[in-house]
Amino acid sequence: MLDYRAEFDAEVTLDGGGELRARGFRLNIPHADVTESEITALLVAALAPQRVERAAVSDVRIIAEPHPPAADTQAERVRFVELSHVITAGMVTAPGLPGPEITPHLTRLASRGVYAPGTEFAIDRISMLGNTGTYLDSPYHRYADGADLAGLPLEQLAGLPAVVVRAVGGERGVTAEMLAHVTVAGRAVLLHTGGDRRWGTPDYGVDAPYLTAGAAQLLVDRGAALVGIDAVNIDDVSPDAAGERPAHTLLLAAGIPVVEHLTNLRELPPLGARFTATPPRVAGFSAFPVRAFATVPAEEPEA
Ligand SMILES: N[C@@H](CC(=O)c1ccccc1NC=O)C(=O)O
Repeated sequence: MLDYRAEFDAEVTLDGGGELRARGFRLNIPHADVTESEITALLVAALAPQRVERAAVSDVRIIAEPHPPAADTQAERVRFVELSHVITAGMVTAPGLPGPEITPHLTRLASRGVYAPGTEFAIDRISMLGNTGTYLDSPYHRYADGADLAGLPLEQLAGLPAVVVRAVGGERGVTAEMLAHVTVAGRAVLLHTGGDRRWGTPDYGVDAPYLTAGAAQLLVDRGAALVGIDAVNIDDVSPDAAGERPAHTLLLAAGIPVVEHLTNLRELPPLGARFTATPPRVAGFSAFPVRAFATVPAEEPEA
């Protein structure tokens, strides 16, 4: 099998003003006999969402290459990074709140009486707060008329381009100043505070890192898609905060889901990862554990 690419020069006038001139631009093409107008159409599509007023290509050269084996395709060249804590019976997510109870509904032993000889199952029951382990808060967590877990579209939860903000070892609060030069529009903004180092210890909830009200407002104003933190709460939960929750209040009012208790954010590059945290679609429910993870482009294999 051969793959075909076109290499060409191009002159493009954009709808909103401005011009692009390209030399040696390359595009994948469906077959070896594409016409210049087909290449022009492919170029216009590749430039979306920019709208093109006029485009012309010249000096077209067709390149044929052997089709790469399946394991080598773009889609497969990613590395997965685990960003969630393990949930175990009785564990403490937030000190002072009850941990999950995990019990059998049907044991393997008891199931032998239900199924054919040699066929057995375990059916398990869990009783827990929605805010257990690494979880996602829907707008409904804060607002009775906000989207609940069943109402969040996958576009807000899966495959989001991520930007990782390093805030390890400084002040507890992540401030608007620290985000001033970060491009957040349409991105999962992941706050790497190092708060997860104390996960599972009595100190996890004490003087923990958080997002300030000003920073939350900046993320709303600039259109962040989702906000995550590797700490006990996106808000300051110390006595100083007197029960106020400005980050939840602002982000969830804007329909921006919040993920708390992330871990392992140090493994992510500042840009280039894609973030996923999908809860089950429980109607009338506000928060639920997620398998939060990122995919990162894998390093090219050595030549
Ligand atoms: N978002 C609410 C509730 C909350 O954080 C929460 C509720 C139940 C169990 C654990 C919680 N927080 C941290 O794990 C708050 O900020 O207090």
